[in-house]
Amino acid sequence: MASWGYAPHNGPDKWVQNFPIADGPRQSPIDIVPGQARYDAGLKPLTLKYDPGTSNGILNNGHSFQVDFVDDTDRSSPITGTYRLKQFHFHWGASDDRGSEHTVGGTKYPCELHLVHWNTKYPSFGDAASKPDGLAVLGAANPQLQTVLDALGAIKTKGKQTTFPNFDPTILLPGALDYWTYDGSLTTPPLLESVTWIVLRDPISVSPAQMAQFRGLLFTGDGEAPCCMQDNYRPPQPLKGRPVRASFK
Ligand SMILES: COc1ccc([C@H]2OC(=S)NC2=O)c(OC)c1
Ligand SMILES: [Zn+2]
Repeated sequence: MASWGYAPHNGPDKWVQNFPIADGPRQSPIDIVPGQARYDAGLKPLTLKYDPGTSNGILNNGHSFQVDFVDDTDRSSPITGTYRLKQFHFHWGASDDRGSEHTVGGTKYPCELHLVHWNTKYPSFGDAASKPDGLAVLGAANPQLQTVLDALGAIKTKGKQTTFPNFDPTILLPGALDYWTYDGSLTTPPLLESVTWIVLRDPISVSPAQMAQFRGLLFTGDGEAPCCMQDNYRPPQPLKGRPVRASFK
């Protein structure tokens, strides 16, 4: 396929043709079954330290929109090792009954936030993305959104970007940072199996009006036949015997 996407001809079921790792041993997302997660007292509580001064721009990348951060200084460390925030983005559905990538006990949420970090034991994000412990993505269902959504009008089509300064992504997160964690992958091509997943237990509510604002974006660029940006999520993948640990009882 020319380029991957989320349509019937180039969507998640077709990715394995160009990216055989799609059928690999540690693919994401997964369905998290709370009763099968094992409490691990050794798991550290999340300590998130983000510097709003490092937020930079907001971009429609043709698959989602992302807020990029200047990642040349060391200002955030969510889990073991030192991980730097690189960007955050979202996945969502065409209707409120779907859109999250991870599911909890089979429950789908309307959207999922991904806060993408890379392990600074490697020289760059690109290098870390190919290492088994290179990335850490923090997933949360239904975060606080309005300031982000207000910026979407300026990046409606693929390739558009604008400045997005002074943003602290912790306002997107629930009060309690209890989480599940497991070894997984990127959820879009190249599907690299380099992600330590941190999935927060507590969702935060998002309004239908806010979900409609997500769906106002386009996958397509200026001058192309418009295609609404929605259903940009990969469904759960086989666990293949992986343990899922819980930071809480
Ligand atoms: C080149 O950088 C990438 C590429 C793909 C992803 C996908 O993997 C997950 S997770 N969400 C995605 O959209 C990414 O996110 C960290 C970063
Ligand atoms: Zn993502």
